[in-house]
Amino acid sequence: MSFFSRAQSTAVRIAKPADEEDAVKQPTPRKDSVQRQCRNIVIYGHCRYQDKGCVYYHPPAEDSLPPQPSSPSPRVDSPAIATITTQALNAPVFVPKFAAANTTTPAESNPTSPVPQSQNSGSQPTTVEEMQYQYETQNGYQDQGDGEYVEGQSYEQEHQEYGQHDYPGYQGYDYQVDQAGNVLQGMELTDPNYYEEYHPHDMMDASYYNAAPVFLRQPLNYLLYTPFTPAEQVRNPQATHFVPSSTDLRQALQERSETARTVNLVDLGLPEELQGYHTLVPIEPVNVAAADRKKFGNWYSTVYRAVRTSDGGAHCLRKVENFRLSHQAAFAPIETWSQIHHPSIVWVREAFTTRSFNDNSLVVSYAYHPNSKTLYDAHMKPKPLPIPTYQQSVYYGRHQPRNHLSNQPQQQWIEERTLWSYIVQIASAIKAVHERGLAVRIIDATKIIVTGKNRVRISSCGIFDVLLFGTPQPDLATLQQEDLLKFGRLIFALCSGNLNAATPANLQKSVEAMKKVYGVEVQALALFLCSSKIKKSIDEVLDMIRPKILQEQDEALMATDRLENELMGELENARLFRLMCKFGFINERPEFARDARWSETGDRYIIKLFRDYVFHQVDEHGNPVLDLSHVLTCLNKLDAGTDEKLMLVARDEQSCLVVSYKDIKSCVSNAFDDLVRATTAMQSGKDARVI
Ligand SMILES: Nc1ncnc2c1ncn2[C@@H]1O[C@H](COP(=O)(O)OP(=O)(O)OP(=O)(O)O)[C@@H](O)[C@H]1O
Repeated sequence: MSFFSRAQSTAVRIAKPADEEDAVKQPTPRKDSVQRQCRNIVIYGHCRYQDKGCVYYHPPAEDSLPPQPSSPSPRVDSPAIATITTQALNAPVFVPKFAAANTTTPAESNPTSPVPQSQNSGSQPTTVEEMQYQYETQNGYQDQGDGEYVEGQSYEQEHQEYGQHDYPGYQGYDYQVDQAGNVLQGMELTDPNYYEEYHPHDMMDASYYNAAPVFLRQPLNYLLYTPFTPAEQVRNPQATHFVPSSTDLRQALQERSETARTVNLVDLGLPEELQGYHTLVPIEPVNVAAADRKKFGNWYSTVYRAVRTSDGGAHCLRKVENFRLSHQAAFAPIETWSQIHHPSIVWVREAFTTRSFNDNSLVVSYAYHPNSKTLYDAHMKPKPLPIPTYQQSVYYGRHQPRNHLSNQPQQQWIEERTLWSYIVQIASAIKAVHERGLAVRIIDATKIIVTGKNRVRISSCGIFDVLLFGTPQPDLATLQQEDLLKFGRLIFALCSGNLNAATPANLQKSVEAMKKVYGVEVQALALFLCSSKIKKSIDEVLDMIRPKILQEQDEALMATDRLENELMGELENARLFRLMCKFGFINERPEFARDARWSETGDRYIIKLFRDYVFHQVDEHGNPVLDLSHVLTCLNKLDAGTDEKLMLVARDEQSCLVVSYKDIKSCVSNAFDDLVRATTAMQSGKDARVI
């Protein structure tokens, strides 16, 4: 079998599988003990009892070196081994039930198929069991009927005899272990090309290329590996304007995922079910003193995250307290808003009224963007100074007044590049809304959220259309002019860090401050938008910022390339899952449950033992060990096919094998290829015989 032939194994004897057909292998009569070589000679090189009654054969001095066992398979330097084909070393013949009945493929018709077991009854063993059996029978072992092989004279008896010798270096020496190890080493193939010859392709490729001209896409293609995009083809592997570096991107996505799964630790008295939503979690602080609460127009509002029952997705619910719906038609604009899908507008989903909060509330549901911040929080909110270290405290305590350490409002300047990005995105959102015959109505630093690197979205759209329904309102053109005015005020606020920067009292000061930091285009745009005398349109605004729009488009396309590349890197995330699938396909197939050759021998037996090693470890008290890192480590090593060795122990703990991950990978490959060949043969209507 290929596995044993390649292993640099120190394996001990392999227990004969219980259900092996004993009838096939008739043990040779036990040799007479007088003719058998004394084990003292084998082990120690001499026998102290040679002339004192030891009944075993003692060869002359020149022959007394421990002989190589009469291996069923010649050593690597033997000419015979060079002629052993990979097929001959492969696992025993397996014929699937569905194919065995009506198909017989001659071995020569399929060069990859090993010779059937029945044809291997000659001197050349082809399976682990045959090799082991042949070796053991040649060395005088006989089957006791329970799967264990013992010598005519019990090992314990002989051990007692040898135990009289005091050789500390050989304490615990196991003759059988050593002999079996010799056999395995004798079967070792040292030809470096052997492995490649045997597996010219990757284990999945092998079945692909070996298969007859059948080009089925399933399931094989899903198991092929996807190559990485060469780095030189990726224009910008580092952070781009819209996409952070890979590490930061992963971190941000991880944090978003975590945030989206947070739950309330204390009972906040929120309704358990709310018109098809459940698991409400407030996104902003609740139980704030009434004096500290900011109003949303004339109303108080609270933002929650909730799970929608119909799709299981997280949504953002804005509840407006104490709102009494005057007419059902007030919800009509929400219908229009829900049809606007724009990258810079938080998607409006639906609106409803409820009494679940023990009042009359309006609730508008939006798409949820975890870990988003308002523009105000991100860029304008005064940030407290970092807490000084002890040394800093001492230094400042001596050299500067103590109030230096207090939280002073820190003016934050948005980078001009980022500012233009925000301007372009918001202008684009306004354009989309105005084109739909609506007005945004709320363009404010506290209602525009930053959802990613340099990405903003206008939130709370549609809500004023419902709240102000039925009240006297300006016409649409006026509302759209107000949008542009609010847009101008927002630019001033962002440039000066002051929400009231565009009020008549502050305007001159704000313009001066803006001049110092930002280019004239920003100033010209802001002043244009804030001038109430000129009738403006969003198209004029877009004309003014056309060069910046092109720059944004380039950045957006670059972001697409970057994200595609990131996605490419994630394609192989399913590596271990595919490996697990293969184990699932191979291990304990019910249709082969009675076929000992499938599950208890050859490659499949190794895979089964490896499965036990990975998943069924127990501690010294026999308790299951559920160590995910052990599982991941093992599977990764197996996937890579490392040369590292591990010891597999049979379930009866009577035998063990030392094998490398590379060997096990080859076993998995062989077993899986067998299944694939059977599958493709069956699907193509061809001969379905495998192996
Ligand atoms: N669609 C959304 N997805 C995720 N979080 C959101 C969404 N909309 C708003 N938020 C977040 O909810 C929180 C509260 O939003 P809100 O609009 O009330 O801002 P605010 O800072 O509380 O404003 P105000 O001070 O006017 O109340 C903010 O942190 C905001 O980032």
